[in-house]
Amino acid sequence: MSYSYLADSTYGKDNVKFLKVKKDKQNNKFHEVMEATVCVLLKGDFDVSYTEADNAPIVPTDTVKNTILILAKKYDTFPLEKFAARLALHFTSKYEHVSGLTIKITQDRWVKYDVDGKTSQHSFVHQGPEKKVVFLDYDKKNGPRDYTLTTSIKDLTVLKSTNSMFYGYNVCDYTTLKPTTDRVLSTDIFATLDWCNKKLGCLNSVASGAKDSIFNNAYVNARDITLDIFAKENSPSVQATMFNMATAILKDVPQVAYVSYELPNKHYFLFDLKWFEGLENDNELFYPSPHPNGLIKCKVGRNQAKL
Ligand SMILES: O=c1[nH]c(=O)c2[nH]c(=O)[nH]c2[nH]1
Repeated sequence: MSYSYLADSTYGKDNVKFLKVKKDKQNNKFHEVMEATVCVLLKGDFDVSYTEADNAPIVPTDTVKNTILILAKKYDTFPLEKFAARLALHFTSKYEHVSGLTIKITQDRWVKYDVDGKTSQHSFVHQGPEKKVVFLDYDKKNGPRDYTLTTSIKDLTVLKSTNSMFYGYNVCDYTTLKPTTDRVLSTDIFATLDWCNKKLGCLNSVASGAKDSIFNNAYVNARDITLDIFAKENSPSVQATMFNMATAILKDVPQVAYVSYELPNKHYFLFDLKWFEGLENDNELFYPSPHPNGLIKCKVGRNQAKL
C-alpha cells in the first residue's frame, strides 16, 4: 500500500483574458464591450495523472484556454452568467471523464460616456476597480438542474460624509470607542446574489439566453438598491444597513435565494486639532486609516412564509 492518496484535485487555466466587442446588427458602429478574465478548473477522472504520472486523461490547460476563447468568439458572452453556463455544458459534454468544473469570470466595468451631449456609440470609460464576478460550480452527475451559480458586485467603493451613526454597542473595560451620531462611512461593496436553481431553471436554459433579462435586471437593480439605501438611510451600523440592502434585493429578485455582503468598514478618524489655537474640527478633516479595518459579513435568506 502506498503511503499517500489523492484526497482532492482540480486543474485548469486561470487569468484567460479577452475583450469582446458586440456590434449592433443594424448599426455596425454601435458597440458594447466586455473585458473578461476567466478561470476554468476541471474536476473528474484525472487521478492517475497525479498518482501514476499518466498524462493520458489530461485535457491540457492550453486546450482549456483555447476553448474559452473559441466559445467567446462563437457565442454571445453577454451576460456573463450565460457564457459561464455555456462553458460548463461544453466541457462536461465534450469530455466523458470531466465530471464537473468551477468557473469564475470577472468583468471590468466599461461604461459609455457622453460626447456633445449624446451617449457615445463606441467610446467607454473604465470605472475601476469595480467588477462584476460570476461563479459557477457544476457537477454533471445530477444533471443540469443541479448547479451553484452566484453573481457578485465587487469593489464598488462608496463613502458618505454624514448620515451614519454608531452608538449603543457593548461597553466594557476594553472599550475606547466613543459613540457617534455623525461619522464618515466608507466601504468597498462586495455583494453576492445566490441564484436559486429551482426557480431559475436548468443550465441549458441559462446557456440558451432565456434568462438573460433576469440576470441583467438583477445586476442593475442590486447595484441601484445598494447605492440607494447607502445614500438615503441614516445608518445605525454597517450590520443594519447591509441587512436592509439584502432584504430589498430579495424582494426585488424572486429567483435569488440568498444575498450576502462582505463590507470592510474603512475608517476615517477625525483629526483633533484643538492643540492648535483651540481649532474646532466639525467633521471636516479626517485621517483615512489604511488599517486595521472592520470587516462585516452577512448572508440573508427569505423567510419560508414569504416565498
Ligand atoms: O457599523 C459598525 N459596526 C461595528 O461592528 C463597529 N465596530 C466599530 O468599532 N465600529 C463599528 N461600526
